[in-house]
Amino acid sequence: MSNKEKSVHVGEECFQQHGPTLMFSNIKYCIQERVGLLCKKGPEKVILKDISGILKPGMNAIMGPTGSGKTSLLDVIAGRKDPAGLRHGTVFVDGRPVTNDLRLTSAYVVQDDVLMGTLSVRENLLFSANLRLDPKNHSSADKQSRVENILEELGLTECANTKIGTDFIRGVSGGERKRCSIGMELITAPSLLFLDEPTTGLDAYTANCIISLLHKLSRNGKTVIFSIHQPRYSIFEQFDQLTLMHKGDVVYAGKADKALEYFSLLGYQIKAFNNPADFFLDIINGEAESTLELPATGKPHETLITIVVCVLVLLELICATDAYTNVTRVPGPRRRESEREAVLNLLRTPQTSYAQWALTVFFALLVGLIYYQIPLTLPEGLQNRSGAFFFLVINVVFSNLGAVELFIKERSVFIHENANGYYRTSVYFLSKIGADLLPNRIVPNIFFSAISYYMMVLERPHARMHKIDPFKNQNIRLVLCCSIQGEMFLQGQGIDYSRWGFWQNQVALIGISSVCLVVAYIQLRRIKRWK
Ligand SMILES: Nc1ncnc2c1ncn2[C@@H]1O[C@H](COP(=O)(O)OP(=O)(O)OP(=O)(O)O)[C@@H](O)[C@H]1O
Repeated sequence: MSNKEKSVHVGEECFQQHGPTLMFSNIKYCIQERVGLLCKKGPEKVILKDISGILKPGMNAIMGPTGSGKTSLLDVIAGRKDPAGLRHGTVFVDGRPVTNDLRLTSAYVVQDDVLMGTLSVRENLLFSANLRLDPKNHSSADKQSRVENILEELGLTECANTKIGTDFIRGVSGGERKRCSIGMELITAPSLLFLDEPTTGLDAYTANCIISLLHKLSRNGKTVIFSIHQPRYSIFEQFDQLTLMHKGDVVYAGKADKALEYFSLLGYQIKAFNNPADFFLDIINGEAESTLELPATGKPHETLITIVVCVLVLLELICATDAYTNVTRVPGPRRRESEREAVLNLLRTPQTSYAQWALTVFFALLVGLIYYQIPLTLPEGLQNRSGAFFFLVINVVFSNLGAVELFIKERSVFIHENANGYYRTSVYFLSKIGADLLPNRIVPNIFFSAISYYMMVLERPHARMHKIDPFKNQNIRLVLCCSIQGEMFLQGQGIDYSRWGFWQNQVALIGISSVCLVVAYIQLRRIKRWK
């Protein structure tokens, strides 16, 4: 029976693809530690020690104590770990060595959910659909129906219109948030799903719901691979394959329901009513007693696994099946669509803009009141103007300091979405700049300047001289007087008040801004996408 025939049809296109089999063989992964203030190269730390294994369609759990290398293994298999650290080893998908494409053909749900807090659950899913589904093959109605199907499948219909939540808005619950993160990845109908500790931070019931959901997906043919820390029994019994890790080594790799039998052969007996998952961790941590000892290598199945890997690879090469093509290819990012959506969504963070606008108006009124209708008499006319200009310039500088953290705040979102093929770096950069520049930088400054300008009556002298108003004669005289003094004052300060003197500042400002933007873009491109 072919893979396609094996796929289970449940009425949803997103759950039809049959998952691939993954094999990893002799993976050795090291990290270069940095020491001292100058970050000199320290000793190399081996975090995965020549490990091998097979992960099949179904529920594949990677379990182990903290720091055992679960996430590292998951990342290496999923192609998310910096390849510079990979000393040797290969990952095969349906018998073929993986390429960079795996990142785009599979789904990866990170531990800390990266969702847009100001958008609702439905809007987040639609965002993913619009950015990741090729408009040539998927109409708007198609995308919409796919989103509705996923909402229903993940039990999110009731909270579909609830916002995810931010620091300011109370949003959906932790479980709903996690399910939404999974839904974001299911949009592309991937047959291979990676999840990094999907139950961390959730209560026992919600954790069970998430695992049951993954179990349901796996029963529809998907290969679900996830790292997990210490599951309760009702969760453990849903695992098909278990990879037990300890200090970068694989202690057990095989069927989850055969693990107890395996350890009992090694002399470990589980006590009545004990949770097998806890029992395995006790063994790994040396807290369980055995009449025998664990194999010295700690990798009881390694030889067998290596043989199976080699046989499967050979079989694949001989048969040259097209199984790998069953992994759904996520289309590449489409610039125009991405740009439109990114701008739209970035503009939908009104809370920060509202707060900024309100503050701007408040400070404009404050400065305007302090320097209300600056007199044209000397010396207070001159002194007040100097003070007012100082306030205006300082406000513009400080109100724009927020731009510094523009890309820092969303670093993890950008890395996740960029790595998953939502959009290109240039699209994100231009959208972010465009969406931030107008509502958060230009508009507030126009408001600020306009309000304070008219409250202070900083009108240019010649503008008033145009007015044919006999009652303003006195003012004109004072304006002229002040204007002459003003020029003298500027001369005294060494400020060039000629036309070019004015424009050279604008040119310098544009130059500095352009250089900063180019540097920011280069830095954004240089951000490590690897973990
Ligand atoms: N980029 C890195 N830099 C430094 N150390 C790292 C890096 N990646 C992994 N490690 C180290 O490798 C070891 C395994 O880390 P990993 O995150 O894979 O463990 P884990 O089993 O997933 O742990 P946890 O359950 O706490 O998330 C740890 O000792 C960790 O400190």
